[in-house]
Amino acid sequence: MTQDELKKAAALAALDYVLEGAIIGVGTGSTVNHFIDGLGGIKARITGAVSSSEASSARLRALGIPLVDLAEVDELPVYVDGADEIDGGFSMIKGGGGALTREKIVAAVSRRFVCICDASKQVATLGRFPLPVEVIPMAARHVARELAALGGQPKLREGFVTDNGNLILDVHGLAIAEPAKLEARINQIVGVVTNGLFAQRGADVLLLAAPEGVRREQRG
Ligand SMILES: O=C(CO)[C@H](O)[C@H](O)COP(=O)(O)O
Repeated sequence: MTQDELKKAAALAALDYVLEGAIIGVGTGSTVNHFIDGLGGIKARITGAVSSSEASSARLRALGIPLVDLAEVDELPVYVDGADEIDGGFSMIKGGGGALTREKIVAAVSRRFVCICDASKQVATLGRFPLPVEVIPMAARHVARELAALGGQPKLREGFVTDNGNLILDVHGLAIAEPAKLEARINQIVGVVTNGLFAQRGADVLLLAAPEGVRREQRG
């Protein structure tokens, strides 16, 4: 099976978590694109979707799935999204697609985070994938210096602007022994909007696709 076929298998397994009549939180990325396509087939059963990016919104719209503004919603039952890495405690690195801030906001108002991944995303320790940090443009040099002081090697994501009009620094070489602590520490740097560690609010359910099938794991 190709990696994309595995992503699709994980994504379609997540349709089981879509509740009748619900508004569903939708993440961003190539795995989520398969989920959105699957959602299109059952759109009559849902009220709509809160999207985490302009890209996901465009795909949802094209399939005729009603978009709901998060400003109109207090809580979502389920949020479905992918990850760049996930560890045994269900902490994640996200933001490879640059949508980390909106993803974190939608995840924060969701009761259940269902993470959909192919097996290559599961790691013992987070940090091989460079950690994305969204920064206010005028603060980029300052934030880069502070991240270097924390032991990372930040690199500006060239030619990329987030949906919020900001920049991304991809931080290489960070030793992420305590993801929740590092998440909080980086978010304290003036000029950081947020970083791609999802540890304070990690996943609740992991749907991990391997050639043998999709394994369902629940945070213990
Ligand atoms: O965090 C993300 C986007 O900001 C994605 O969930 C993450 O990058 C995984 O992407 P893909 O499903 O394409 O492998």
